[in-house]
Amino acid sequence: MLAERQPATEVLAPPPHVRDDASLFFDFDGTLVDLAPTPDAVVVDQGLLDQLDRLAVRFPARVAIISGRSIAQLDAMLGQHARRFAVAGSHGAERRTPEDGHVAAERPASLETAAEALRAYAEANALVYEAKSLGAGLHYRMAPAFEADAVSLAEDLARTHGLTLQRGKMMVELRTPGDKGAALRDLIAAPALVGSRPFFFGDDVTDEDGFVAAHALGGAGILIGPERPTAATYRLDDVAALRGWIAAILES
Ligand SMILES: O=P(O)(O)OC[C@H]1O[C@H](O[C@H]2O[C@H](CO)[C@@H](O)[C@H](O)[C@H]2O)[C@H](O)[C@@H](O)[C@@H]1O
Repeated sequence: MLAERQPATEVLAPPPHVRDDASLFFDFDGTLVDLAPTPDAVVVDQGLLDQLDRLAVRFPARVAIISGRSIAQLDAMLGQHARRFAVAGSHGAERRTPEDGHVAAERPASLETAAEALRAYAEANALVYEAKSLGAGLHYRMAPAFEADAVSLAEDLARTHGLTLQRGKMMVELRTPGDKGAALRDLIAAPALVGSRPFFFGDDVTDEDGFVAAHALGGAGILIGPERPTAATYRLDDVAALRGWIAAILES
C-alpha cells in the first residue's frame, strides 16, 4: 500500500548528508544501471562493480539491493559482487541474506500457462518475452504501440490465473505476490541493520512501497529520475547523478 503521495521537491544533498547509522537499499534497473532497449542489453560497467564493492566496505552489511529482477538474473549481471550484499529479488518475493540464505516464494503452477501465453504473444508480435524465476515479463519498449493490447492481455491472464499484475517501464509482468516495502522491512530486521536509517533509491512504480517503508523507519526514499508524484522525500536526476553521489559518499 502506498502512503499519500506528494511531489518530491528536495534534491538530495551531497554527503555528509548520509550519516554513519544509515543503511542503503538500491533498486537495480534505472537506478544503478541505465535502462536499455531490452532486459539483456543492460551494461554493468566496472566502475559500478568497484563502487558496490567499496560501499560494502564503507557500510559493512548495511547495503542491499532490492530489485524486480530475480536473484538469478542479478547474479548473472553482477557475478560474485552480488554475494557481498543482502539481495531481495522478484519485487520482494525472494531474498538472500547471510542469516537465512535464499528464501523464495513457490513458483505457482498457474504461472506456466500464463507465461506461455505471454511468450506466444511476444513471439507473434516481435515483442520481448522475459522468463523470470517467479514471474514472466512482456516488454514493448521496442514497439510502444502494443502497450494497451499487452497490458489488457496481462490483466486477463492475471485474473484467470490468480497472479499479481505488475506494471513497469515499458513492460508488464505476471508474478507471485510480494512488494519492495515488505522486502526492506525483512532485510532491515537483520542484526547488522536493526535500528539503522534506511535510504531506498529507486526509479519505478514498484519502488514506491520501498520509499514508504524507508520513510516509516526513519529514513527516506530517493527518487531517481524526473519529478513525479511519489512517496520519495528526495530526488536525483538520473543514474549518473546517483553514481556521482555514491562517489562522493565514498570519498567523504
Ligand atoms: O526493480 P528493478 O531492479 O528496477 O527492475 C525492474 C524491471 O527492470 C527490467 O526492466 C526494465 O529495464 C530493462 C533494461 O533496461 C528495460 O528494457 C525495460 O523496459 C524496463 O522495464 C527487467 O527486465 C524487469 O524484469 C524488472 O522487473
